[in-house]
Amino acid sequence: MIKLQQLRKEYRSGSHTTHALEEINLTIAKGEIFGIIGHSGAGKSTLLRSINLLERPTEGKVIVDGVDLTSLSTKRLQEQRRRIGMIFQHFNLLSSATVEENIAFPLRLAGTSKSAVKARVRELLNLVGLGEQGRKYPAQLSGGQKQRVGIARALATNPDVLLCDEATSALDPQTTNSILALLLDINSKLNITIVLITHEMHVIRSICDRVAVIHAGQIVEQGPVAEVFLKPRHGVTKQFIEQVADPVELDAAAADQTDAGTVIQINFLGETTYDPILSRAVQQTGVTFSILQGTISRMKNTPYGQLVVRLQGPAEAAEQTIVLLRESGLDVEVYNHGLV
Ligand SMILES: Nc1ncnc2c1ncn2[C@@H]1O[C@H](COP(=O)(O)OP(=O)(O)OP(=O)(O)O)[C@@H](O)[C@H]1O
Repeated sequence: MIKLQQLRKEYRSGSHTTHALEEINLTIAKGEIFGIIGHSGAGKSTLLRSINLLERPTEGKVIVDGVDLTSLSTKRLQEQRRRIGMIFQHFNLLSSATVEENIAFPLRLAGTSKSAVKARVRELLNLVGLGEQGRKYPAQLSGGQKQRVGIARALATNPDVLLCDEATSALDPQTTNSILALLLDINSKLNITIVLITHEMHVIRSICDRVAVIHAGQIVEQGPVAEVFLKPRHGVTKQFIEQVADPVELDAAAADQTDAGTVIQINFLGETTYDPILSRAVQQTGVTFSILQGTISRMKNTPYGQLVVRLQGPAEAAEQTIVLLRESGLDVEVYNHGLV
């Protein structure tokens, strides 16, 4: 478990002070994928790099598995850092070393024997899907392959935590998805805690369990991704969600029909997305419905969706249908009450 308590970070240069982090309190559970999202300059990198003390906070505690890293001697801190791997936007590979040598590097530093290094490197190459690329140099690899080397190197010493610093920001969308799939796979196989920073909501929606939104050095919102995603409170969160929102745009012609009934939007989340709740409700109340718009998407493993329908029938029956839908746990917004 990672606990950041009352973290503050100031950068001073001459008479100027930048307050990069203010009163950060975060708890990240073992085995979860935790995303931190924010605009440029919000403090994401400073926050991530505080977790392994690449940035030493001005105030506050960084507790990883019960150990307060801020209180350790240099030697003890080095030992603890082996339990925290890190990957970077621009991969940070040694260009004059082969893929195998890059992955072996942290093992050599840790004094691992030659034969154990060889076996471990083979294992890691297979884990990240680079079985045949070990003798190549970074310049001979694609961006996605370079990031796979970065991931293998970060995992070499079997860390409990993997920090990802904008790990997919330099990659195209397809390669981004393959790296996200790899991180998800590693998280479930190794139960490693993953903390990532990004400015892309797509990354958060695809693989994170929980998210914190950082703005001007402060956490302005945090919670399970589905909760934050479907009920954002802060303006910055809303901006990020717009990046990936499936716009619910009504077909104007359909919405304008003269026999307009009650137009409602039903928001689904989780397994109820696939339940026949609407058809059960209309059977009970006797209204008919026509579909105006609908989408289903996924947040990590959670399905969610929206359906816009027009209910037609007596007004009380339409009202009763809405009550039944809400009683079944669905979120219903009423667009208009037209003539029935
Ligand atoms: N070494 C430094 N010295 C002085 N100021 C710094 C230093 N590193 C970061 N800052 C400042 O701290 C603030 C937070 O920077 P940080 O790099 O953490 O933001 P970020 O959200 O990661 O941004 P980006 O997405 O652009 O990398 C910014 O105002 C930045 O200019």
